[in-house]
Amino acid sequence: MSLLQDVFEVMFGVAVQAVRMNYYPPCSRPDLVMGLSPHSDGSALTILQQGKGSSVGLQILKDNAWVPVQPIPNALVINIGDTIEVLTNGKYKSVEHTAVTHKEKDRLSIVTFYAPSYEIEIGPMTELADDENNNPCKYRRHNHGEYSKHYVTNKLQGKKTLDFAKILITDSS
Ligand SMILES: O=C(O)CCC(=O)C(=O)O
Ligand SMILES: [Fe+2]
Repeated sequence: MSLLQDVFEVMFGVAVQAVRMNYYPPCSRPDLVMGLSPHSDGSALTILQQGKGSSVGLQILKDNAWVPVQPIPNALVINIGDTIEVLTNGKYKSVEHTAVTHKEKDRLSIVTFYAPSYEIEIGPMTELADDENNNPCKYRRHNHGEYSKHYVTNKLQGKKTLDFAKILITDSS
């Protein structure tokens, strides 16, 4: 698939938008109780709003370390999801994140997932997957609806669900 403009028209001309609200009550043993298991989102973009006065709960994985995302009043957090990782052949990576609980404070997050419609066939854009420039295609073309089904029927486990679309690259040398 080529031409950035066309790709975005095809991918998101008709899109699916879903909203999830997460409520994390105070928890006396945050060291033992996970808020939400580590995962990347199966969407293209995720827009996350944290309730006023919420505790710090969202953490993202950066350089193998969990980094807390401080809630900023009236600010939205925008995360890249698996669709963008596949489209860009891994140039933009979906962010692995988790939510932790807090001893005294509760927390509310309102999350909007923006994704292609389920009929869409998705794979890396040709400009970004090109064997000649030593940039092999890392993801197979697949149906987004099938990926979504795979995503919701498997447990959240880091970025494991993306293995569904990954092409195993073996070193033939
Ligand atoms: O509550 C949060 O900050 C994270 C929520 C989240 O990652 C999700 O709903 O996918
Ligand atoms: Fe998430």
